[in-house]
Amino acid sequence: MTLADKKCAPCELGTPPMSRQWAEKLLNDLPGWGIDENGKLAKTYTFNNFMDAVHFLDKVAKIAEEEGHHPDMCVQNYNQLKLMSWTHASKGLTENDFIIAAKAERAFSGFQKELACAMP
Ligand SMILES: C[C@H](O)[C@H](O)[C@H]1CNC2=NC(N)=NC(=O)C2=N1
Repeated sequence: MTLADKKCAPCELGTPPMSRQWAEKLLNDLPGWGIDENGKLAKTYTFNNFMDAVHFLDKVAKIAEEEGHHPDMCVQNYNQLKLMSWTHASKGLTENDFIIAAKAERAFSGFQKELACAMP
C-alpha cells in the first residue's frame, strides 16, 4: 500500500515523533519535499496564477479535513502554495504528515491534468 492510499491515524497527544532516519527514508518517495528549518515536512508548489494556487489550497484543505490531519498552508508570492506539515500532538513528524504529503502529490498531478484540459 502506498503512502497516498493510507489513512491518517488519530493524533494521540504525546505520541512520540518518528525517527529522523525513518523520516529521511519516507522523503525518498516524495519528490520536492524536505524538512524545513522548523522541522516541518514542507514543499512549495508554483502555479500560473493566484487563483490556481488558491484552488489547490482548497483541494488540500478537503483532504486534510477528511483525514483529520491539517498542514499549515501559505499562499505566497501570488502564485505559490507552501505546505508545511507536522503533528502538533507529537511536536514533531509522524507518518500522518507523510500521508498528507503523498495525498497532496496525488492531488497535484490530478490538478495539473485538470488545468491542462482547461487551457484554450
Ligand atoms: C482533535 C483533532 O483530531 C486533533 O486535534 C488533530 C487535528 N489536526 C491535526 N493536524 C496536525 N497537523 N497535527 C495534529 O496533531 C492534529 N490533531
